[in-house]
Amino acid sequence: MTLRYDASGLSPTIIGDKMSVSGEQRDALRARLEEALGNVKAAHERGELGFIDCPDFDAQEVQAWAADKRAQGFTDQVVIGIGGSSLGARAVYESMAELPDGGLRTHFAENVDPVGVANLFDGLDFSKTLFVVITKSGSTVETMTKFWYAWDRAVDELGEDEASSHFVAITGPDNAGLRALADDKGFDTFPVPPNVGGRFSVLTAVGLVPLALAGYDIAALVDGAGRARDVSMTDSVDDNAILKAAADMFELYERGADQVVMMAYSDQLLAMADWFRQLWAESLGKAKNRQGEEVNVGMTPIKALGAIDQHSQAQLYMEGPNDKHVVFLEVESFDREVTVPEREGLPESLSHLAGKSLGEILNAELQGTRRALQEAGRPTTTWRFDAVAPGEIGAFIFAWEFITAITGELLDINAFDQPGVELGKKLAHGLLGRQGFEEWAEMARSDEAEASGEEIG
Ligand SMILES: O=P(O)(O)OC[C@H]1O[C@](O)(CO)[C@@H](O)[C@@H]1O
Repeated sequence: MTLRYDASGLSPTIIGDKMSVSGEQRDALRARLEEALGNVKAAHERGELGFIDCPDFDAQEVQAWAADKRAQGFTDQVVIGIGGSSLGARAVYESMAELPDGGLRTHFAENVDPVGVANLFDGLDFSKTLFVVITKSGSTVETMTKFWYAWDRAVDELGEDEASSHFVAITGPDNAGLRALADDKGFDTFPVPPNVGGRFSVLTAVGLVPLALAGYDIAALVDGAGRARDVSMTDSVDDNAILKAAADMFELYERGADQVVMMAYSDQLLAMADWFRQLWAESLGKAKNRQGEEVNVGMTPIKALGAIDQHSQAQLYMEGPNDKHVVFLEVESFDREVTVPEREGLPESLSHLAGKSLGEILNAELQGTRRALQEAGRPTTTWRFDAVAPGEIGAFIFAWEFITAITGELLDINAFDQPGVELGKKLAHGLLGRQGFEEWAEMARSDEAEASGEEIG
């Protein structure tokens, strides 16, 4: 099957297959796409959708601050956050082939699993560890409990004065939780812009501060995001590969592909699928449309790793219900290579593998799987990276944020709230608090009804 290439100059290149959305279908969608783009631009002009401004972030200032911090003898950082306050930084961090010289080894303390937390903290040298605490709301249970534990241990190990120089807080500008504590204790702080939702915030201090501490080239990251923004804001649908990608996501959903499998053929890109899962699920899984009508829309995002999941999931993708759109992440040129030795003695049936690089083998596996899916009538899209480099990662991040916003418009829902998560959070607080559970649940439900989804979490 022939592939359709988008010639927008965007890198990574977005490649749809012929079976996904045809030219005629896109023509039919064209007016809706133009309207969606117009709505997104208008919201941005009103001061909403702050993620669109993220490529303008002043990377130099944060890089200078991080270089100064690194020069103070820290070797490790523990990033304490969850959801949008962790997944983006972790995805970018894990995309690095190796830690740059002088970069801080980074540990992501996301869960409140006692064994994971105890093991992590027992292995730390507190005198050389920086704790970067990230929460937009300043009150997330998982983050604030681990922060308080870290603070307590650091005070015991280092004394309160020294401990305060080991903490950095990245939080909403005026919340009463972490912000108030950080001001009181004298931590370095960075703001999370109020008009950038948590899951859209990796290109703010939320992601860029820990990444700069790890020695990542955040200037190249935001530059790449800027290139994707240029394409995203292009009015002509034909020249806008990102609008076309959104059209594919939406059209395929309408045709029954309500599951999106992001299948990375690169260990370095696997955590990008974790980041994508939150972005896609929290933004687009909604009960009501903008008119308040019950619609229950959403596409379930699934993460997969090639070639491993060929030996685990591919059977289902090939022959199970035709409800999946597989989005492949492909890498042309890997940061390191390993070659199958040409030493004599490999069985004849495997001799064609001698001398091949593992990158070549991985990509052949991707091509085989994609072709097989296409021949079975299953839609696919490929995001092809020349290399896993900061500029391409930045473009990938911005492009998916924008696709999410446009898809939200096409679905006629608010892609920027998360009312469904809020009730569970409140109930958990209630269970741990002084109120009886039922009494708290009653209060939480009525709060939730009042808040009814205008929140940018
Ligand atoms: O940054 P915060 O406020 O700690 O929130 C963490 C995450 O919790 C949520 O509000 C709900 O999962 C996400 O939207 C957010 O990214």
